[in-house]
Amino acid sequence: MAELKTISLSQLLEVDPQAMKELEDAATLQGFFYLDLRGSETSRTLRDVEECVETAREFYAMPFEEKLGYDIDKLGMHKLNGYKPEGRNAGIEKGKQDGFEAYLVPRDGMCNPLFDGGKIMLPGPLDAHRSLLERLMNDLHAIGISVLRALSLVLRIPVERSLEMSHRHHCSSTSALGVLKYPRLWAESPQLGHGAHTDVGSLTLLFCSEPGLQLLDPKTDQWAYIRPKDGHAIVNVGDSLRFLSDHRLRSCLHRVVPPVEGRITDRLSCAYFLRPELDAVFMDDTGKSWKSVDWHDGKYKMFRAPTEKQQQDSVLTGKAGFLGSWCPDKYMVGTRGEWAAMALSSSKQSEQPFGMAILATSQESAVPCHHGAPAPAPDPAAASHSHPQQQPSPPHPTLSKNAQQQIWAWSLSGRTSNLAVEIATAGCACVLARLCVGLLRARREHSPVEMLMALEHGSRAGNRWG
Ligand SMILES: O=C(O)CCC(=O)C(=O)O
Ligand SMILES: [Fe+2]
Repeated sequence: MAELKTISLSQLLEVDPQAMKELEDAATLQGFFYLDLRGSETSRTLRDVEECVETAREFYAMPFEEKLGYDIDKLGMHKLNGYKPEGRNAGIEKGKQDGFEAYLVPRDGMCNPLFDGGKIMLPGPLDAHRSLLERLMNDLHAIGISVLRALSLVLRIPVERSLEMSHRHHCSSTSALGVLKYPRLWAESPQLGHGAHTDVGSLTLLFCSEPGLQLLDPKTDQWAYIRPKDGHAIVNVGDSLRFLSDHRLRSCLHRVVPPVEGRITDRLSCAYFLRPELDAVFMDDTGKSWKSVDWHDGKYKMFRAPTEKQQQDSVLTGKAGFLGSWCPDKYMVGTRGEWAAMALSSSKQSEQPFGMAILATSQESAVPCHHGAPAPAPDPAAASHSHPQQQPSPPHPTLSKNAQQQIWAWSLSGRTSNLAVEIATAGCACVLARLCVGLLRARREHSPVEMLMALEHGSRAGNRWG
């Protein structure tokens, strides 16, 4: 399980030295962190995220042909507006395409006027909630800009080159709000997950209540699940911010894969992709100069490319020849207990039963999770001028002794069965090795020289060959 730092937005807004240091560490070493939004200023945003996800559910329930009427690859030049069906991109396993649907709503045309002053078209369910989407995008944009401001400060970037200067409020950008749906997140599904990638933009603020998201943790060089956390955004640095910060910030590899045990149906995630102005210029890892919009378009082209082409390039994952494909068995050992704990807390958060036997037996013994909705709030855009009141931290879900023992036993049984397989494999390898040595000996004994010697010396050599 990934260990990510938790940083409080209200402490960042107060330029709290400890929070600033934690932000610097998280963004430079891991590129991922939790952003605690449980202050009064951001309670509206958290509620809006939930409403946005419900709205997306209505959209996804529409007939496929109707959804395809908003095909993202046909509606605009930059793949920023519209519907992406399952299977357009390469998936997490060789030979499988991706397993998620997505609807993307661009910031330009919603919060910023388009060049012709018009607004973008939206499908019925989303159009009915246009003002919600507009407000949510404005709020998440403002939160993202606050994080950029804190990063500029902590990295001591001069004001004229500050990170915010490449994300000016009224300038066109590829920023967008996305709602993703993973209908069948399990190993046997013919289309599966979200392939390994680094994000193209500056910051991604992700909200989800189901597990499945993994990062390739730079601390351990292992894939690790990121536990969803109530009231928190999972934030990650994208390529553009890495480049704009002279490569000091890390854009970390991540992907969405099935759970260790069981199946997840209809996993929904909501992401705000904060991206630089179209004309912002930066240098990639090879020293090549890019306009932000061209880097964006190039990356999306690579998402759609066949696996062989993806593999030759470094655009998708930052590492040429590396696709970060999913290898389920490798990550089973040692993660079972952790997974059970995560699934337990996530099923408590969403109040949905999780399809695992262990949970059925331990559910009644777990302490219920806090669902605190803080008081209604003023506009978060003005948050930087106010001094938020610190809410007492809600209690985290804790496991009873009984549940802990079950999880320990679950983990132990996984390790034991694996040990048995390892011993059996070692035994087979020994037998094989002995067989080979035996064959070699026999071959040596039957070598032509020895045969000649045996013939020459007849009975003196013994009657080895009769
Ligand atoms: O759905 C998720 O949890 C992650 C999505 C993601 O990584 C992306 O859209 O860039
Ligand atoms: Fe991503």
